[in-house]
Amino acid sequence: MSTEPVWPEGYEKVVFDSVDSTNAEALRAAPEIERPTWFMACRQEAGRGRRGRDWQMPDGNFAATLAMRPTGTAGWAALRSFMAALAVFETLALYTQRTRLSLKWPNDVLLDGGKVAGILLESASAPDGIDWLVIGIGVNLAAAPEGLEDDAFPPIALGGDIDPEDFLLRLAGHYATEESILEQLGFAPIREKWLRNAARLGEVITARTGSEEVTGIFETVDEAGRLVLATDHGERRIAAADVYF
Ligand SMILES: O=C(O)CCCC[C@@H]1SC[C@@H]2NC(=O)N[C@@H]21
Repeated sequence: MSTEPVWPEGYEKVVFDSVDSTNAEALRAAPEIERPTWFMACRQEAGRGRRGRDWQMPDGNFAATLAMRPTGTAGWAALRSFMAALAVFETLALYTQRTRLSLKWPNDVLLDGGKVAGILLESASAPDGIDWLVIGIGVNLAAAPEGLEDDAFPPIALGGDIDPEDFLLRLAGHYATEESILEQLGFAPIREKWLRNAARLGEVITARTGSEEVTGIFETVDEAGRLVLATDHGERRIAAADVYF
């Protein structure tokens, strides 16, 4: 790698040997933080995933959570899941070929079609928006966890003996760039970049919400981050679901 990355201005970081979950740690610390802060851990004893699932973290993998106090509505804050996915995508692209990587709505990063990274946003609401937001990111740098129930996108590891702190340095830089883009230009360029790297755009996919399964052509992601599917019964815009190919 030619240029040495520098830690982004305005961000803090704290690195732990071991925690229950970096999201849990970030949630505990969030009320006290004065600047956006990354909480990284070399081990997690109780990592958590989306929809109440566990997140397994074999040794050498990456786990970190960014805690921040964003302004704006809850919907606007949630767009950061796309920014986090893009930052992970760009960071992984420093270590492997971009063509091996793709993005799965809303915020998974795939490597050769397997899940290499997962992102979990949690927040606390305030009367006029949200009080704080934490963005938890897990990346299978060294090893893919075994024995998961959901094997539609089998976990896959990047490999290559990458230092998680080095990964954080690069990831934090890419994430800070996405924040500047959101602040200066809004969500449109982020959405476009996300769509350029999306898996299965224009193809038939299935979205499983808590209550139904919707199959249709993956048309786009709208300005609110919703998945837009063209189904036999018309267009559907879906705010939250798990997607299957
Ligand atoms: O289910 C998913 O895809 C989301 C997984 C998110 C895992 C990361 S690891 C760092 C942070 N701490 C947690 O407990 N979870 C997130």
